[in-house]
Amino acid sequence: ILGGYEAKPHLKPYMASLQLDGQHICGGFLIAKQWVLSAAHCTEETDGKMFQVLLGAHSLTEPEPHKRLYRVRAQIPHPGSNIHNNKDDLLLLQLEEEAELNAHVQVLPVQREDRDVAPDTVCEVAGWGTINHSGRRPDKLYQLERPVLSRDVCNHRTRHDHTITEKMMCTDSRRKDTCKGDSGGPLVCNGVAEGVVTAGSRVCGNYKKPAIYTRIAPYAAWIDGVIAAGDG
Ligand SMILES: NCc1cccc(Nc2n[nH]c3ncnc(Nc4cccc(O)c4)c23)c1
Repeated sequence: ILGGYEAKPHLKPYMASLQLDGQHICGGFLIAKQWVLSAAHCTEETDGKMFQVLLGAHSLTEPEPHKRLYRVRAQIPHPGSNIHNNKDDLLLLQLEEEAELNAHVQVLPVQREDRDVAPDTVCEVAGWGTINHSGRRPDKLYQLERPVLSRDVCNHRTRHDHTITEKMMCTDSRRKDTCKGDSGGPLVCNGVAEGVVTAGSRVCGNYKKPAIYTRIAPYAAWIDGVIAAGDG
């Protein structure tokens, strides 16, 4: 998160850190007791290794009550996701067991009504992604409030040049923006997850490249189908 600030500890109890060998790779969030939603692109540099999911954390390294690392039983990228574009950039992770819910571990409701969030709505995004252009990685969770940018502005040829589909949304990226390691985290508007951070052009903090999110509502049926099948 560039230009943001340290979150108040454990006020975002749905936040997940997707880790490999103890290192934070991507964000994610708890959408059901045994399921975390993140971004499919997060599996690009994992060469087949399974993530572990850290729940209940504020600091990535310090001991904290209710902080727990979960093994993952299954990682299910959306079938339409691919390395060439940002389409369908969603990843469902089934935990080895149901997460123990408590003050620091809670499920975040997701938007199921497929209607655009009004431009200028102020939403919030959080993550353990880099906090400066040199790639400094924070130990604590950071957050940022950002206004939603209309798809028309985001699709302008000097911005994302008509690559933003109706299944994506944007927020202003002037100085304050998502960055490396924030992918997979939720964009929360009025207490509901409306989007999932996608890296897009990977540029951070440049107003010409607004932050891009995969909208969740268009994928509600896919998410429900995977969870129903996975819960057997
Ligand atoms: N703002 C959109 C966004 C959301 C999520 C991730 C991203 N960026 C990145 N995702 N993956 C990356 N691998 C290497 N470098 C990256 N960006 C980077 C790193 C240092 C300085 C800088 O100005 C930009 C990214 C960008």
